[in-house]
Amino acid sequence: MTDISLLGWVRALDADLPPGTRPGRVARVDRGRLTVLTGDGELRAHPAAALLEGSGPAVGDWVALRGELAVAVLPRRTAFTRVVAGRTSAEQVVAANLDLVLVVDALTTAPRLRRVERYLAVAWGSGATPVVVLTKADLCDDVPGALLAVAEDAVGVDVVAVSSVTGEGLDAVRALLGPGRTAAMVGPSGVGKSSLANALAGTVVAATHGIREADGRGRHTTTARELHLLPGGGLLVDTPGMRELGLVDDAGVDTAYADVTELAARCRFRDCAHRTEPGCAVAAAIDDGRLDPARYTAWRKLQAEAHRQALRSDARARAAEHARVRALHRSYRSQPNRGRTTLHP
Ligand SMILES: Nc1nc2c(ncn2[C@@H]2O[C@H](COP(=O)(O)OP(=O)(O)OP(=O)(O)O)[C@@H](O)[C@H]2O)c(=O)[nH]1
Ligand SMILES: [Zn+2]
Repeated sequence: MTDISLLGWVRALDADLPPGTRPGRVARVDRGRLTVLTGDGELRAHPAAALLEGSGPAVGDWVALRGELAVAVLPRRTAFTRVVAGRTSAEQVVAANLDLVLVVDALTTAPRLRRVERYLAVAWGSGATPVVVLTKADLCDDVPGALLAVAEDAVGVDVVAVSSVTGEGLDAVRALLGPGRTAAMVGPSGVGKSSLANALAGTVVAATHGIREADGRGRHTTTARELHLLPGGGLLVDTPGMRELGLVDDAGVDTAYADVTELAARCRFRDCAHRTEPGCAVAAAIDDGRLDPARYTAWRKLQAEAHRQALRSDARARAAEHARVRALHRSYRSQPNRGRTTLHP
């Protein structure tokens, strides 16, 4: 028996469960089948047909189980989404109900602040709280300096340095996670996400580059699950889809750049372009060194990207709506006696 609260607790869980069902948390989705963690172990389940109309259950979702059938997906607290390519494609939920997003970068170079900011914007957009994890601390001569540089840029975000080799900092990450809390990692390839997952799990749950190179046999096939229960509490979602995420909308940009947004709100003109306008609070902050111009430029770029993305999803939503109506017409035409009266009441 697992205490169900160790699988991550959704406060409204009981209220949301249909009668006669029990809760389970989706650890893995493959070819439509679910691996679900429940109070009495792991089981394989099928999603009910009705659940597949949307994007279907995602890793981290709570589902209501009736036997081996998942009959409902419980309301999500947070969701990491990405846009799926295709004609009428919508957003796909990559991981649900995350509490934390570990924004991972390596200390092998000076902190790449612009990149961290971008990931922070994506993370804030999901509804989860980001934490910056700087890996490979054992390879860095000035860990305090790097921590300070990131902390000064990412105000209000916890920043920790870790080494999967020496174990330094792992306890700090565990403490942030805590029992029943769910985290996922985002960050570019090679920064040490798999190594961190393995170090936190205390066993090989993800293939690292090192291992792959050493035996050359694709140990990545040993990755059994995507939602890992960590010893000492905490859950770690490690899905390939989590790792490289684009910006879906601007929900997180304003939070990641709260300082810049705040300045912009103080410009004399509402539609200030922050170029040559009199009374521009942004320009003033850049002039007297309170705002790094590179940070400002990065904000502009991300805003523009989020805007383009929003236009694209509008277009996608329209296309999906048109396809839905066309399908409706087709199905009415195939029922000659009913279609006409329903379409033209
Ligand atoms: N010295 C040192 N090397 C590390 C550390 N963490 C990871 N590495 C090495 O960095 C390389 C990449 O690590 P991975 O864990 O595979 O990186 P990843 O972020 O999972 O990469 P992808 O799977 O491509 O996303 C491997 O050779 C690791 O052995 C660390 O803390 N210290
Ligand atoms: Zn301005």
